[in-house]
Amino acid sequence: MNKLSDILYKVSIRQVKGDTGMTISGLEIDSRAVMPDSCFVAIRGTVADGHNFISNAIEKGAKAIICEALPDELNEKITYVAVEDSAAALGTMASNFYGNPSTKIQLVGVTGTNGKTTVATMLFRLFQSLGHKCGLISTVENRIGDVVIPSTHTTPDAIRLNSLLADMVKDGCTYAFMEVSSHALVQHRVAGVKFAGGVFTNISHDHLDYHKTFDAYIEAKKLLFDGLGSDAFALVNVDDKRGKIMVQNTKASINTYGLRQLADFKARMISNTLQGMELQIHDQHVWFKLIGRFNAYNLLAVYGVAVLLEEDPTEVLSAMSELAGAPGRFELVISPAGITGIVDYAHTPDALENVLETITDLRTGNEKVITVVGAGGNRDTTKRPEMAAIAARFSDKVILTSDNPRFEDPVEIIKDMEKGLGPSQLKKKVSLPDRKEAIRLAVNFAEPGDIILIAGKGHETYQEIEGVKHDFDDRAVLKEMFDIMND
Ligand SMILES: CC(=O)N[C@H]1[C@@H](OP(=O)(O)OP(=O)(O)OC[C@H]2O[C@@H](n3ccc(=O)[nH]c3=O)[C@H](O)[C@@H]2O)O[C@H](CO)[C@@H](O)[C@@H]1O[C@H](C)C(=O)N[C@@H](C)C(=O)N[C@H](CCC(=O)O)C(=O)O
Ligand SMILES: Nc1ncnc2c1ncn2[C@@H]1O[C@H](COP(=O)(O)OP(=O)(O)OP(=O)(O)O)[C@@H](O)[C@H]1O
Ligand SMILES: N[C@H](CCC[C@H](N)C(=O)O)C(=O)O
Ligand SMILES: [Mg+2]
Repeated sequence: MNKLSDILYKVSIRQVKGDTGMTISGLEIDSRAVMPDSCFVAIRGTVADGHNFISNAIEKGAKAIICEALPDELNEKITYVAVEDSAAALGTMASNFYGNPSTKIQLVGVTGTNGKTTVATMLFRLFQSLGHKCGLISTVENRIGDVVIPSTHTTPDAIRLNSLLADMVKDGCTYAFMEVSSHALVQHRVAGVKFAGGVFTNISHDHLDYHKTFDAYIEAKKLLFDGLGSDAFALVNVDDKRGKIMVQNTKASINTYGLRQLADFKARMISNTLQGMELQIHDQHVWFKLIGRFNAYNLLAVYGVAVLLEEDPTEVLSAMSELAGAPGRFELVISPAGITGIVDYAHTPDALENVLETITDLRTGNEKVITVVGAGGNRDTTKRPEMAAIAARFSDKVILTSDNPRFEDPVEIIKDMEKGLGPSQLKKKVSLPDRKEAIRLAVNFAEPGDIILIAGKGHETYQEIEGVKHDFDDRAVLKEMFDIMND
């Protein structure tokens, strides 16, 4: 139980009707999940308007309502508080409700189009291995020390986020690493959260269905840095041309990393193989288990954060050389016959290009590259032809298939992808909407030594078709096909 007036601390209030001295049992943004004596926060969403569900919330037992405009008819037993922006107010309220947990833990947020999960997961594993109890909030999973809590979003809503952070604090975590998506920044999911540091990995074409323009998408990512305090650090990839823009208005101390430009944390790639890579970081040569140039950036970001959090650089590099990548990110599945399978979460043109460039760099002879790729339904459609074109440019054979079709027709999604292919590229393309059959075909095409890339779903263990999540795991399907081939 918490006093409403305490929870409203630092919220900019326009109007109050009723008593704010009452205690409330919890906060809720979904009228369908309202518990007795709770406070319902009405948010204008992308599909619905929470203000239309205020009476439902009251029927389910809400005692207080936070909204942007008071309803025409007021219930005398209920306290109504009108605020400027309910979503922003929710962030502050959720932080207050859970005892401002982000002020009691060193929290680092990672934003960028690609690399968030990889960097956050590696930071979590690194700091655990250095002896700190840590929390992780990511696309793949949330963690409090060794306890795994399933994840539904890359960045959870403000209530879930603060509740998770409070559990981390209660369980003795001293550090937490989280992904901060552009959706979360725009929707104020991290409003009121105190970050010890923020990391920018890179920005490229994605989510334009939501943000509409690339400039708006850049502005969304920048919000993380605009919100950092003067005691925080910002760490940005200077090789990305938007790195500097991210920190234009930040109060935080600015730090940079990169492979090309002058940077505070700079590395040189010495070798890059299917077994791992060697980097020279300042004057130290270190071997890492991760593969590919883009992972050199991820490793540098992790190293930079650790040093900025005052860990010993030598100890950090030695622990980092033991670290594996995040699940479903360039995950290898090798067949008994010697075919290299790579399962990767590349679901944007930039990520796909990076992964395929890496594979091209790793080719040693005449081995073929066979790529199986689709694009998600009810998501940015402009990336579809681009992804097909990239797949065709770098591969000897391309199998266009379904990702998560959601509520779209898989055949239509594949048609959108095919639009990116020229006549010569069409010759190496096969379209097969059934993802399992597509993987089977790739394995049938492959000969020992060849490389099969299965892109787009990485760690996902389901395929979402018309609102139903069916069991599906690219890694398991690929293993199954390799085994069948070997029988
Ligand atoms: C497009 C989007 O981001 N939507 C998120 C948003 O929901 P919304 O604005 O669409 O909500 P809405 O359906 O319009 O409803 C508005 C309000 O009315 C309430 N409502 C609605 C119906 C009802 O009967 N009663 C009721 O109270 C809803 O609970 C909500 O508070 O706010 C919700 C609560 O925080 C999120 O769960 C929801 O995520 C949806 C499920 C989603 O798919 N989001 C994806 C796109 C997303 O957020 N992805 C990023 C990662 C992107 C990346 O790859 O980088 C992420 O952080 O996961
Ligand atoms: N630093 C990077 N630069 C470019 N591509 C990367 C980078 N790191 C990873 N990738 C590619 O992008 C894919 C997604 O990586 P990761 O899951 O770490 O990113 P993310 O930002 O968490 O993505 P999401 O927004 O979907 O959660 C990887 O599978 C890999 O192909
Ligand atoms: N966070 C991303 C993940 C996309 C993963 C891909 N497999 C797809 O389903 O499109 C999104 O929701 O857009
Ligand atoms: Mg992620």
